[in-house]
Amino acid sequence: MIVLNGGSSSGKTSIARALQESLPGTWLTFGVDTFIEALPGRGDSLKSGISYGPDGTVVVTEQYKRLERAWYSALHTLAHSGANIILDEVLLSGGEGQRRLQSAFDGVPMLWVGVRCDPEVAAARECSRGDRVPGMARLQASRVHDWVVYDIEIDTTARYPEACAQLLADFVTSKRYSPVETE
Ligand SMILES: Nc1ncnc2c1ncn2[C@@H]1O[C@H](COP(=O)(O)OP(=O)(O)OP(=O)(O)O)[C@@H](O)[C@H]1O
Repeated sequence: MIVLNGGSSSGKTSIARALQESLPGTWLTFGVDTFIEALPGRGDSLKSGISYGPDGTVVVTEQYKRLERAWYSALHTLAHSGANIILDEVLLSGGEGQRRLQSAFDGVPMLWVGVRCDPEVAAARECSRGDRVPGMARLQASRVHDWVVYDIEIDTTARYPEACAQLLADFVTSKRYSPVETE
């Protein structure tokens, strides 16, 4: 399993999609967006358990956390059944979130990737995409990395997703790290 962690609009999903093309073998990609998409109102309903403050802060309910644990448990089964997974995450609580994921995916080899982007550049991307709460990109840019330990970090500020993915694919297929059997 490859975990991409970075703030909103840092470029994780774009890298995940490019990485699927660059890596040997077939990889599935899921992430917090996949989970939110499955919630009532695609996350835009009081019943979804996720809400956003005017400054881009994200608040989740206990019910959201319970469902998220169930979601990770399903992904754990998928990974254990032999699927190669790229997980696209925003660890709002930094290192604590990393420990939570490590325990949810106990026994699954994990490669941790920090996806960084200059906060101003991420904010500009956020503004032009228009489907995100303004402020999240700047707010999350550095704090999601607090106390997270990575195998490799990538800066997308001035690098296209395909180039980032190639760097990662080279790292994964090099002798330095092999999270799963590749074809
Ligand atoms: N390396 C890059 N260079 C320029 N633009 C990029 C780059 N990566 C992503 N973008 C653009 O930034 C926007 C957000 O990208 P993407 O969805 O990959 O980010 P994300 O980190 O997955 O965001 P979120 O966590 O909010 O889902 C998109 O419009 C995308 O085209």
